[in-house]
Amino acid sequence: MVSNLMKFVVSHKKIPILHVNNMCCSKMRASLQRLKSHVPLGRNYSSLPGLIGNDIKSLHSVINPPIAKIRNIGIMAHIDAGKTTTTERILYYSGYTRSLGDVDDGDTVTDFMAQERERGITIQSAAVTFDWKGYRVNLIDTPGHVDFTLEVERCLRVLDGAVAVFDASAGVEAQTLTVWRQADKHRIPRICFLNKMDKTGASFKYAVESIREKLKAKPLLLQLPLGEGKAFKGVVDVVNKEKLLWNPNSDDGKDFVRNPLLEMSDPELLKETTEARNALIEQLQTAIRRVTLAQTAVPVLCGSALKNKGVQPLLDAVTVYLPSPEERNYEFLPWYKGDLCALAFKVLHDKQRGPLVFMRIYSGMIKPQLAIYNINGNCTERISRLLLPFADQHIEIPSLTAGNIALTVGLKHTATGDTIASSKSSALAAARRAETEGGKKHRRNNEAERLLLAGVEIPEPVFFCTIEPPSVAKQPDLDYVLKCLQREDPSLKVKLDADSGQTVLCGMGELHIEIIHDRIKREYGLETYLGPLQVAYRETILNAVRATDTLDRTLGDKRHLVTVELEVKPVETASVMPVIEYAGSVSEDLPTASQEAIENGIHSACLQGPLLGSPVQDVAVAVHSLVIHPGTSTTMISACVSRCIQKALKKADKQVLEPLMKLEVTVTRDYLSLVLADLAQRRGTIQEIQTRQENKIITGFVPLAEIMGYSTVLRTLTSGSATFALELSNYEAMNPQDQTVLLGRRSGLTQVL
Ligand SMILES: Nc1nc2c(ncn2[C@@H]2O[C@H](COP(=O)(O)OP(=O)(O)OP(=O)(O)O)[C@@H](O)[C@H]2O)c(=O)[nH]1
Repeated sequence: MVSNLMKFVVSHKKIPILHVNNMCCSKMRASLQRLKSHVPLGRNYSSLPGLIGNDIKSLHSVINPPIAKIRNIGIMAHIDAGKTTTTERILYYSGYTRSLGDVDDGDTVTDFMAQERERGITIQSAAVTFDWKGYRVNLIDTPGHVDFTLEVERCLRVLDGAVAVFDASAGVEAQTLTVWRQADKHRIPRICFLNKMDKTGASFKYAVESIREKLKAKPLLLQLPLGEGKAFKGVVDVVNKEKLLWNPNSDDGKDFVRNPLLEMSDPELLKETTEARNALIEQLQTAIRRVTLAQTAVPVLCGSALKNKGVQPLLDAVTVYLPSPEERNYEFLPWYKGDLCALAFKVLHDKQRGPLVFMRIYSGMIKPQLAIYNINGNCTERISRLLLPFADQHIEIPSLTAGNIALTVGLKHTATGDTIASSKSSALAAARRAETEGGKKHRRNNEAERLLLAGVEIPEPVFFCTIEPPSVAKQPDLDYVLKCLQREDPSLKVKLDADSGQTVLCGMGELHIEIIHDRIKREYGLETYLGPLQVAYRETILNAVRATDTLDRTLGDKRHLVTVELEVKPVETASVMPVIEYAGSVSEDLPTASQEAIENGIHSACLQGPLLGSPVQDVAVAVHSLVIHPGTSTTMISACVSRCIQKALKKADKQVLEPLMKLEVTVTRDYLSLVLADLAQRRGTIQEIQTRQENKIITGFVPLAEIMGYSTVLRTLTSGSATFALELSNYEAMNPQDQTVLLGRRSGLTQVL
């Protein structure tokens, strides 16, 4: 008994969960205040359910609840909509924490990484597990900043449902649209929570309309607010015709009453509620849950996380309307026939325990000491310990079954996005089933590929800069740190500049690179120096050009001789992957190894264009003839093809393409003209200016090169009253004058992207 109990030790050691960030003004101000006043960061935690006494059986049921009682949900939203505040309330009401954390005081459970506490923003998502009325809820807090969009998308992949949090005074904002589209892509059923109902300017009607218009979703109003702005008191439950009033004298909002609406006391409200209820029932015909799961409509609730109102009904709605893992239709599940299938969706580096891998288990079971097969890495490794991620506490557990989110210790090679099976033979058996059951639909290049679950497109980085260690002797340390960080964050790319020998960091935005730099110092104790931040350009060609090349080299007693004739031509693909065509005479009898060698040569040549050494986009390559002397190695074939393409690209008329960003600025009327004038100077084009209550919303496009450091500029221009969101739109041809200036500036500088 004693030894069994030892297995269920509660770990009180903090494991750093990486977090978020966004330099929004309110949080920056709050964090500065915090730094000045040195607010202590201590938290209280209640003991975990099932761990009291010797009741191992009840602990078992806590660890592996029936799958129908599991809800894997995410919270998604625009920056600052209140995700973290809502999560804090959720943890408090579910009895997990004993005090209410506050983002403005920097003591939330989920945002506990030092950077987050100082900046007041969430960098990467943390999984939080808790129980609510007999349901096991695994909740992923996702970041709102666009630099971490990949993080959001990866988390969506492992969710069964999501809560979209809105600022009720702003409705649908730029980043909400992005994450909503991502959730559409992964077919995630959603509930909307109109937060900040207490805020001046909050408008339930406006926010609902914006959901209808901008998200093209059908809102199902399950609640109506009781007052708005300062007058917000509670909510009306439209389905049950009840008023939910939070006790104004309770400082934590735990105390509230449900009162039926009566004709005598609330005639108007009853009338309004009855109308809304009738509309709801009419509109639906079928059950709310069914339409939510089918994603034909979204239930809408409202509240104020900060003022502790509306969070408990939101949790009820999560358990009632969002699906359990078994209600999600994962086409790959039958292929595994109950064997282990899991997705590693996040890797964290813990100094003491090494890499910690978060996994969503789709089928089968995970145990400590289990050997698992990583399909992406084609390697087998062993899990040493298994933990349940209760925010910054982790309990050690003996097993975890399908539908759950696990935290594993001991996996050294598994990276974010990897698919896990129990063994290579199990993965191969699943791949065979996929082929027979899925037919042509799933036929891809190789068996393993068919099973990869991640399917998250990693966007190309738009920024890069050099990074240097404090001394040459520290270069291996830097290489190691960057390798660890890349396992956690696949959107971070690291390259070596062949000419200067310098290490180059490539990231999704200024903030992304800044955070990486900061983490290298804080988490790994390595001081590094960053070179100036540069924009990642691309190149293309404007006309078709033919070229021929011969490579004739004797190595030892072996002659390698290959002659190729090819043509590069412009096509519109918006991609850096060249379209490859073969003349009939070439493709006939072309051995697979030679074809691979040709394609490797084409891809590597297109990575470095002749103008700036940046990737070449929108090109097709037609291989017209190819003569290979017997015995010529594939490396020589690749080298010859690559050289021939570079020759052709040099001869063509060339064009630099620059990243164009979609920009949304929210500004008060007083500052509108100042912001517009500044954008005009930045080669910006304005698409439209909308009015949202007191504010003007400017949307438009601006080249990335012109918008670096914009947060500081905008803050100065508008005395900190404006906010903005940026997102990569596309790559656009630079005009000839700007291109000449850029090429002049860059001559002498090497670009590695
Ligand atoms: N008035 C009001 N303010 C709120 C409410 N919820 C959150 N806030 C405030 O809004 C700001 C942002 O809240 P967070 O919870 O950090 O928002 P977030 O969505 O997690 O932010 P990111 O992680 O940076 O994307 C903080 O200053 C909160 O105090 C609310 O219901 N009413």
